[in-house]
Amino acid sequence: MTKKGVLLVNLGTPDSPSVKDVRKYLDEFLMDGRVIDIPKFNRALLVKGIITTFRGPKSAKLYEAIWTEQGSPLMIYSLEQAQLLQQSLGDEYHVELAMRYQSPSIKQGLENLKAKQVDRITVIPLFPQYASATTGSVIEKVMDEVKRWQTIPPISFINSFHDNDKMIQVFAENAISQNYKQFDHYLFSYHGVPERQLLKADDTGKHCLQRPDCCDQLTAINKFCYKAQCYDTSKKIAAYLDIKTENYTVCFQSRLGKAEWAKPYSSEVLKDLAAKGIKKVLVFSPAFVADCLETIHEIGVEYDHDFKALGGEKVQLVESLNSHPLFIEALADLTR
Ligand SMILES: C=CC1=C(C)c2cc3[nH]c(cc4nc(cc5[nH]c(cc1n2)c(C)c5CCC(=O)O)C(CCC(=O)O)=C4C)c(C)c3C=C
Ligand SMILES: [Fe+2]
Ligand SMILES: [Fe+2]
Repeated sequence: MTKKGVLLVNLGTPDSPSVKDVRKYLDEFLMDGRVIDIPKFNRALLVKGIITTFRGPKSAKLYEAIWTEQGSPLMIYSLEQAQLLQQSLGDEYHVELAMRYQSPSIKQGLENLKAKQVDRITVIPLFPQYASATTGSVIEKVMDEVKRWQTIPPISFINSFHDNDKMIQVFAENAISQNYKQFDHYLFSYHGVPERQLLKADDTGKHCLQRPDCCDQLTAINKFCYKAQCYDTSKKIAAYLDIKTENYTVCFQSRLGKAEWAKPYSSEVLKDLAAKGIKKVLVFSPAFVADCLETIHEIGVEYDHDFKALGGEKVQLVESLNSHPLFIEALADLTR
């Protein structure tokens, strides 16, 4: 029986939390021209001269704090997702997991699918909202690999799944399990991107960042805009849980460097909420399909610590999609 191939691709994580491995990871990740989109010479100066030197040891400490006996949480959940998807799809399919950076590589994943003689390949970048730095980069890398093949099979790419009903339901159900009604305010905190990248993605040149609320509605003009897709995901989760507009804020975290990134910044929103006397904040992080450094540590540890220092009581993270059976169904639906 011929099989259909599926390549699940997440971002990647260091091989270990050692400074050496974290530097190697940061170097490959941040030298990607879709992640730090400045001329290559300047990017090399910035990444090799400053970021990996100074950020390497700092990031290594953070990774050390979240590392488990089985390894990095992002890797553990990604392997589980691939294994469960394989079970769900059955023998008709062959599922491979790859990481955009470090291992297992996209090249190896594609070679494995080729060795299985699959008659078509579906690539699912594991990022619900499209960004050039993530989904765009995965698509580019896959095309770059297969361009060397003599026979290129039919390949399809999932470009985004920001509005996938099952994905929305898992975030909402996880919040219900965490007794979400006890919280005073809700954040939808997405990984940020530089504003420069939002502007570059606006083909009209007349829409994004022209007004503060430019992308809070998803329309024909901004349908591929990362920020617009983030607002759309948030609205759908809030609607499922009946959270009123005034009780939630969409915001952006994990800024790197001095440039302007997508706003408002999550850390600033938390300061404002503390100043208003808000005590308990529940944080959804729907840019990620699995808990990782940016959810477990940045939200669950750092934001919680900083918010308490400002007089708040707690910041709590809603568990990510991880290996939830409904998310595996969502991946199976996307494949089919
Ligand atoms: C939603 C997906 C992501 C986008 C968009 C994104 C953009 C982006 N990220 C950086 C810099 C860093 N990101 C780091 C970690 C990290 N980023 C994502 C996802 C997106 N990044 C994930 C899933 C992770 C966690 C990986 C893990 O191992 O758990 C890091 C490293 C950690 C740290 O030092 O904070 C950096 C650096 C840039 C510049 C960028 C630009 C568009
Ligand atoms: Fe990132
Ligand atoms: Fe936009």
